[in-house]
Amino acid sequence: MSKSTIALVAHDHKKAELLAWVQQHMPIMQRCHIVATGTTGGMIAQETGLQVTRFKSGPLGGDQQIGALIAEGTLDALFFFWDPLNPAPHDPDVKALLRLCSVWNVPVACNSATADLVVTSPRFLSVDYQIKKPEY
Ligand SMILES: O=C(CO)COP(=O)(O)O
Repeated sequence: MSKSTIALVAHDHKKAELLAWVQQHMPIMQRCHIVATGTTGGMIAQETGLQVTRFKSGPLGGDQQIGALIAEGTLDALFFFWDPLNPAPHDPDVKALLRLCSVWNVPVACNSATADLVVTSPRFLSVDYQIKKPEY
């Protein structure tokens, strides 16, 4: 069975929280193929040694690159610790990424409490975990 592909993304004020969350779940992270926006991915790779496929930084199109994976059906879950207290210059991209998760029924966790529930779910941990994709 192939590894689940997950995306890790955090805005600047949330990066430390995402890193701590990743470090808490290392055995699960090691079983996943991880993709990430540029700065988030660089930080995670450097601090944890995990292999991370890095896209562009969010404001430069990274959110949209992850959105493309969703539209192509190759992303199994998104962990997006976005910042509710500071405006982002690329807010339309952020919204578009979250929207695509709803369009394609991709699990999306926007805080560590939800992220904990997703990665400890018996379904997520099963070897044949697959999203039920809507048909359009
Ligand atoms: O802005 C982001 C998501 O919207 C994250 O981008 P970086 O990981 O490059 O900081």
